[in-house]
Amino acid sequence: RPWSLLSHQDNIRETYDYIVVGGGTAGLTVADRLSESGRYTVLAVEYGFLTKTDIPGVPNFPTNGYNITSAPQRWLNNRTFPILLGCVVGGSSAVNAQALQRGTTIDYNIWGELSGVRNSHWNFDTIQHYIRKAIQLGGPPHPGIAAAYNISYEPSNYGHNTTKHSIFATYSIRHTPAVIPVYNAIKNYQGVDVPIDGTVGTNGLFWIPRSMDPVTFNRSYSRTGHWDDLNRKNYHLLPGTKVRRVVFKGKAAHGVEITPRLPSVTFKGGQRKITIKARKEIIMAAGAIHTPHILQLSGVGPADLLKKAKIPVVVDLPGVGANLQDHAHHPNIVYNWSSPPPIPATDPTLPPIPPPSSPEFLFGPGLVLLQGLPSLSPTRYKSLSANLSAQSPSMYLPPGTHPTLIAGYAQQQKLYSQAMLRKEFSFSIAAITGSAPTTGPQLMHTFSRGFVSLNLSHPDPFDSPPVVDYRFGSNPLDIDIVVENIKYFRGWYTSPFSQLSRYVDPLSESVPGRQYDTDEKLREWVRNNLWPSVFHPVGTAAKMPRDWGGVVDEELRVYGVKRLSVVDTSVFPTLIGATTSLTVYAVAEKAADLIKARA
Ligand SMILES: Cc1cc2nc3c(=O)[nH]c(=O)nc-3n(C[C@H](O)[C@H](O)[C@H](O)COP(=O)(O)OP(=O)(O)OC[C@H]3O[C@@H](n4cnc5c(N)ncnc54)[C@H](O)[C@@H]3O)c2cc1C
Repeated sequence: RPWSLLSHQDNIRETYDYIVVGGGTAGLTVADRLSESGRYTVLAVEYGFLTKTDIPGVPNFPTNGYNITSAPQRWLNNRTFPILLGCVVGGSSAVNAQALQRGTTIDYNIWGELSGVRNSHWNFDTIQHYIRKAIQLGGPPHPGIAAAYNISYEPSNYGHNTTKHSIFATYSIRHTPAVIPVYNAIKNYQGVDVPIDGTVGTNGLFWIPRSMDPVTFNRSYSRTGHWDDLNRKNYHLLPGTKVRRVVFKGKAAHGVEITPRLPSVTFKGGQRKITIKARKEIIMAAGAIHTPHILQLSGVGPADLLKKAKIPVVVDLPGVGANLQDHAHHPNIVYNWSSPPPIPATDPTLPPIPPPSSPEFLFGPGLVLLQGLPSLSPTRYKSLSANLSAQSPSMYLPPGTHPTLIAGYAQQQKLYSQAMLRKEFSFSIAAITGSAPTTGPQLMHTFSRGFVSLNLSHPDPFDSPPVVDYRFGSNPLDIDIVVENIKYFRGWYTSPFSQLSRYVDPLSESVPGRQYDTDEKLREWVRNNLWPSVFHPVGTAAKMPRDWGGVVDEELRVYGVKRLSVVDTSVFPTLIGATTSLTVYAVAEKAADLIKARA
């Protein structure tokens, strides 16, 4: 093993310059950047083990994932849901579906507006800058496939560093001619734009790359990009180890208390728990579910909650664990072809379709459609926006919510009610395959706000996973918009204005089913079928002003304490209309620069 990979019996240093809590997507990125100059010593502590998950796909649950179940979801007929998160070196980047997408201009500019300062350095342009640092265009589309499938892309929105230590965006070489007629039909449907790709700040119909190695087509993730083969003297990784809490001296984060994951394992000298100190900073990168949980266990969180758990309060920060958001998903809408669209002959000069057992077979061509409300619901989007503007914020947050959180939510409602009027604020993403008339659009922005909290009903909150409550549907506008999405996609398949309807049997809808023929019936179907998460949790240690319920400032430092920062998806104040991994790599790159600048 590389000698910088520690076991519990090794000589772990007593003190490092930086300790990174969580060796996942953001954690390994930051640890790499802080250690690369050789000036600083860095320890990354990861609860998961070092298991290779390089073969693509969404592998290895539950082995490499957490076993957490959500609280019963009151507005979804009390159903509970599994919470999938990577629990392995590489974190969720080691188990995810590898879709690489970024948000639109408005997504990141909203983060700037939610900073409460003029000229925030959190905006679309800065995130684009850091995406170029974080993500290299490893494999552009094959020219023949690009021509046959109308795949265009903007190379200047990626980095072009070809060293092994990078995250690579690679286009699939698995092509399916059946998608071509579907693509051609959809691009002519009402409201559908066709931008060059999804990197330019707008949405529409385009092809996406995956985080894949351009040569082997294996998974490209934070472990391969930011850990493998670095073997730096000043960068230690300790897997299989839980950070129980951050330890404070006064208001300054001083160290972390850690314990081996396996009950039979001890540190040198037979101890089960030790504290490692940080000279400069402790950096939270345990993800949007565990970062707020560890902060709460450390005395950083809502004082009333901490007192109930008998945890001494270091700082009363009501926003820790609040503001939870995730993309939502429901079963595919399903029709049958009346007669499938004619499939064009395959150009014999294109690369052959890879064998099903190969990594490059796994992902199809990656065609997606992302759309805003004016396209999805041309007749209702203005009234939906007016409904949001008219809402009283406290009605949609848990009873007794702290006034700062209500103020922050009011700001989000104000910005969202304006953003909803814009086409490039995506409310749905649909993946398009062409093999059958079916699609499962995901909801990309939500108005409901959930929370992550200590489990007060467990005798020892340190030994229990957190309570995770998405509270999806607590703001009924979310369910209204899912219903609008379903109606839009029904039209996609069956409306006389849609070229797809020539091939689809309109009477064949089996999901949701033709009996769901009113908005009220569709709302009930959604309450019975929707999943409130596609494993993209964000927002639980939000970068917002403290008097808007924020947890970290513009430089990602936790309010009210010293030498403690957060760099993972917890800091996103609001969801982006895209999958989350590419953006968290960029946020981590920016965080590393901020941390180095104050070193
Ligand atoms: C099944 C699945 C599919 C997904 N598909 C996609 C996709 O196709 N495209 C996309 O862009 N995004 C996808 N995502 C989301 C994306 O991967 C995540 O948003 C992103 O990786 C989160 O990064 P993070 O650094 O915030 O957290 P993570 O990468 O989850 O890292 C957190 C790390 O902290 C560790 N940790 C937690 N608690 C402790 C503790 N107490 N002590 C020590 N270590 C701890 C965890 O084990 C983990 O390794 C998917 C996620 C999942 C789970």
